[in-house]
Amino acid sequence: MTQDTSVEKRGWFGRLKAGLSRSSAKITESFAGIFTRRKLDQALIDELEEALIAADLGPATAARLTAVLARDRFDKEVSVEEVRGIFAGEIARMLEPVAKPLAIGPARPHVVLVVGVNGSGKTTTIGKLARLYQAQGKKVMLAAGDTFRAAAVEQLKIWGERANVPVIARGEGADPAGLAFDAVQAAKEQGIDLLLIDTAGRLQNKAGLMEELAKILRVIRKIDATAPNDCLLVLDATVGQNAHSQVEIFKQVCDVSGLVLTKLDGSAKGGVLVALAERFKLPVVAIGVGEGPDDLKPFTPQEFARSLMDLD
Ligand SMILES: Nc1nc2c(ncn2[C@@H]2O[C@H](COP(=O)(O)OP(=O)(O)OP(=O)(O)O)[C@@H](O)[C@H]2O)c(=O)[nH]1
Repeated sequence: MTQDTSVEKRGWFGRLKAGLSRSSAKITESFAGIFTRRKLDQALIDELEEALIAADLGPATAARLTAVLARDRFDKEVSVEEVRGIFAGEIARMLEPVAKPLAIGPARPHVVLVVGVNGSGKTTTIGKLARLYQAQGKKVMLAAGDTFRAAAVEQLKIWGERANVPVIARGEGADPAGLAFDAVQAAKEQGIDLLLIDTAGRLQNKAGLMEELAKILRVIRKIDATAPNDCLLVLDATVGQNAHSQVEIFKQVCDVSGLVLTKLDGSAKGGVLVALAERFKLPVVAIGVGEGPDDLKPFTPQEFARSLMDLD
């Protein structure tokens, strides 16, 4: 990331807000359908709770948000704007502990295994992260471990060229573990700070996927017993509640240390991020709100919460 000036911040907030507009419209429209101004009674609380659940925030979060509202405003007149403000404040508080950008530790290279189902946005996320960290002066390398699809390898090479970072790749069908081994070795030799390893995500063959990822882990640990230093799970926000089962499956495969939520711009289900945070307490490393190279940013709870509630 370059200098975090207030102009840039506003620019990103604008993009985030626009990106989350489908999710926020769903919430604000359902709230507006319930009331504009009215005394806060149990019936209103129940209706708001249902609307939050319908917006993918999950029952636990919905109950927590309405409990805060009831604590502060029960039996008092509330406007829909006030409710959105109270919810945004509480969502930001809930998300604060999970907002943790990818931290590059002392290991060289810092090895990051990037996992997730096909099409979730792994390759795009890796390309965007490469740009972000390269702009911070880090030496970055990419490994095209999704050898199952030739197009995935090609796509990663394009991202590598764009960011001007080396890409370790082999032909379609090559052994991903062997490739990962070579990549860690090469990264060590070349004094790379951050090595991002792409993987295939064929969930339709869960046993095969687990075996493949386990082999990658075994092999790279031969070079560095502490690797990988992070295992990032990339989730497509458009899948909504299905993201919960993806987290559960990938947690069995590797020690997931962080989440990246992509395609928040194409989803009306952005609320799922809050439900995932509440349930799994895993760090949200970054979010994606578009296909462009600068459409991935560290996750900022306050901005996310206000955007979700359509507040400035
Ligand atoms: N709108 C939008 N599209 C995105 C975002 N992130 C990724 N995409 C798009 O989603 C599609 C799939 O992304 P990939 O990065 O190829 O996904 P993958 O997980 O690597 O998929 P495989 O290579 O099939 O394993 C591409 O068309 C991306 O441009 C995002 O934040 N917003």
